[in-house]
Amino acid sequence: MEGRGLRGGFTTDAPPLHTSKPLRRTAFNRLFAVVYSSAVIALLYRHVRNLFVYPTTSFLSFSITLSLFISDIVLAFMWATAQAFRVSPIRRTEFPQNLKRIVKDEDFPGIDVFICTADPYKEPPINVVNTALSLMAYDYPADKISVYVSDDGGSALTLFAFMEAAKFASYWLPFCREQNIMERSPKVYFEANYGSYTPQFEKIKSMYDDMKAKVEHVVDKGKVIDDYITDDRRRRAFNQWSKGFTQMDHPTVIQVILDTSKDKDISGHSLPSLIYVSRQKSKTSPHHFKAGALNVLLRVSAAMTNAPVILTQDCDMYSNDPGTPLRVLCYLSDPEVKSNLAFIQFPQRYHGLNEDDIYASEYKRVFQINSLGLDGLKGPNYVGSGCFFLRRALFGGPSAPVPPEISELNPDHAVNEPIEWQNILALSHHVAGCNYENQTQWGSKIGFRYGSLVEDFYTGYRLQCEGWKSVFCNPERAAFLGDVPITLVDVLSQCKRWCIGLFQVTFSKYNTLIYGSQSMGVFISLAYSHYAFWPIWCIPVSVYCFLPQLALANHVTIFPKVLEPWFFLYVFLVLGAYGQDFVDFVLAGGTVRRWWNAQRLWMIRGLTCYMFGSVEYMLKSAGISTHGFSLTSKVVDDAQSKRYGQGIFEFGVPSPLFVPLTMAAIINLVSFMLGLAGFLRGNAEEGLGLQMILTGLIVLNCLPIYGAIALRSDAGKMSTKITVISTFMSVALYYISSLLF
Ligand SMILES: O=c1ccn([C@@H]2O[C@H](COP(=O)(O)OP(=O)(O)O[C@H]3O[C@H](CO)[C@@H](O)[C@H](O)[C@H]3O)[C@@H](O)[C@H]2O)c(=O)[nH]1
Ligand SMILES: [Mn+2]
Repeated sequence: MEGRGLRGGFTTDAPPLHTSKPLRRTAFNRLFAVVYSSAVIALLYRHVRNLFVYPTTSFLSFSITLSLFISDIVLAFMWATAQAFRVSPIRRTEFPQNLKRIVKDEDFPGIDVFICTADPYKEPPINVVNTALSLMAYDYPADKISVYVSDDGGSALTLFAFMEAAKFASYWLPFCREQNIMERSPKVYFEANYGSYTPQFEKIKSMYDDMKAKVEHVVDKGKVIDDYITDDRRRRAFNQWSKGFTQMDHPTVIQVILDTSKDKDISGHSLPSLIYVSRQKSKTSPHHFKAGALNVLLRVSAAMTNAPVILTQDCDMYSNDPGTPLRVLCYLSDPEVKSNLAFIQFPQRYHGLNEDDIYASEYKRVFQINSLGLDGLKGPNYVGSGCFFLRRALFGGPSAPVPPEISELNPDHAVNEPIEWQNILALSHHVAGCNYENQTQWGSKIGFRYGSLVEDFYTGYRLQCEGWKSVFCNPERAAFLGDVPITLVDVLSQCKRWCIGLFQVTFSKYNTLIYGSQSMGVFISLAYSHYAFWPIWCIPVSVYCFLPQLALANHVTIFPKVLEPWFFLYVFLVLGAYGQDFVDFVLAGGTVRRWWNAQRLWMIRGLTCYMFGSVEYMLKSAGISTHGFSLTSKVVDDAQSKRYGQGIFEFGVPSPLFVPLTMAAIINLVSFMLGLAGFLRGNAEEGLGLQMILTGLIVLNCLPIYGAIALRSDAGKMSTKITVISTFMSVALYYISSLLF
């Protein structure tokens, strides 16, 4: 497609830097949306008629119809908001090979890379340094890259790991350049090239192994042992961990580990700057989790380098392609795109997924499919990692700048002194202090926004409300790869945190439907609302997992009879929604089994994290509990990892999250058996047909749960406690339903 902003570069005859074209299926999707919405309206009409026009005989049937009505309204709402992703999806392509003809190397902008870590025991320092090394080794002028590490764990172990990594970097970066390798995370490179026997390979590998051994040794010991404190500089650095220094209460530690103006690698090239920052913490000041950490980095980096471009990165998301910054430049070099561009988002993609991605950790719909849809509106939402920001965008709207309280933090302030200059270090410490933000606009109008556990979603949303746009960059080869949680409880706890965070946005004055539509337009606000209301999926999922089954067990018909006209409406609605989802998934490169697992996880989330997240949010609003950011563990237990590799569900811990899920599994199985027995005896009504089909499908989805309850003996099976509680509660539910029906 030719048109506005589609040709990058400054003159029309310059080669293109990027193009975009609409997805081919858009016309069909729009047409389908019209047809499908008629069907949705017909269904809702049926419910309304049953509720109000034909006054029903009993309170019970009224309640059943009302539950179904509410569930279907929620489903209809989620369906309608999801159409925003389908109105005008686009796919972009970049041509970094044309870049050098348009932009000279010396005009490349500086990039400040932010890496967040928060706990050396949940996020092993050796992995964090691997991430950092992969980014330091970008194919980009090293003197334009500065890597800032935020350590919310306040751990000397992490600082030690980075000191060792800096030494290793001076060998690793030239090695990457000479060998022109793609995997610039040493860990990944050595795993991928296991058994290569060139002398150079052996040498660099043994250096890596030495570093790794030292770092892991220190982590095992829990402190940096004296043998490793080899010089005064190190001694001074580690002396900052004085008595009384704890993770939640300690002064700022800022350590310049590499300074590009001085430090060279073994081949004489500059090394990127590397700065360790552990912001001040105090039990009496809120620290705002990751958003707070990012804002400190935003200020410290402003004091030290103030690069116009910022890359935010989770500690487990390493670079998988050294050419990524050049792709970004394809957009940044296009003045038309750049004028109101806030960020360029790459999808979160993962390594180490098992073959069928049993926990649907890929979130293909969220990270890949929907982002194409958003890209055709105002651009994708920010997903926390793999995102290149223009620093300016974090300081007010495109035409309404909000200047920071001190001019040194201004996005256009030029830093002319070396990083380690006394004044600069003093300023950096000052702006990393835990009281610095008091009475300022940080977190409300400036920087990453506070108030939600999904600071990424919230910040991106607020920026788009201010009038900024974003670009979705989705190259064939993943730009970044991250870790996934490998136990079900971790998967669901992460999702629960997201749900709480999303509701914090929904029930704020920045509600995506009201505030969003006023500031951004209808479609994009619907798209944001689809996410903001994500947890309400727990309503229809729970209703459809319990109500029809209890009714079935009591021989009560709640759906249309098989082959009557309304029956076909149900069939169309279900097949239409699942079918379209399936097509999207497979066209985005997914396999049939992964799709099956994704729809299963949707059901599981509906019964667990969506529900618990909503309840926890309400308890918090009522002042009964508080929310924390429970880190996703990146440490792997060998037995768990083996089971994950084999595609076996991991329950293990007796988490309350598993109770409704296990209950649903039990109730569906029992009701299905009862229903089947009725059919076999020949005394079942044909009105129960749809309920049987639904129950049967849920039983299929629950197969791994039956295995975990009854057939397994490994440590990942369902704990007996959960099985007993769930069985007891299921029996109680049957008993109550038999009284009501
Ligand atoms: O107080 C905190 C808490 C977390 N983090 C860092 O935040 C990142 C994300 O934490 P993680 O436990 O990995 O959460 P996930 O749910 O896996 O992360 C997703 O969801 C988060 C929002 O909930 C986003 O911030 C992330 O970018 C996104 O990948 C990690 O690098 C942490 O070190 C901090 O720096 N400080
Ligand atoms: Mn993570």
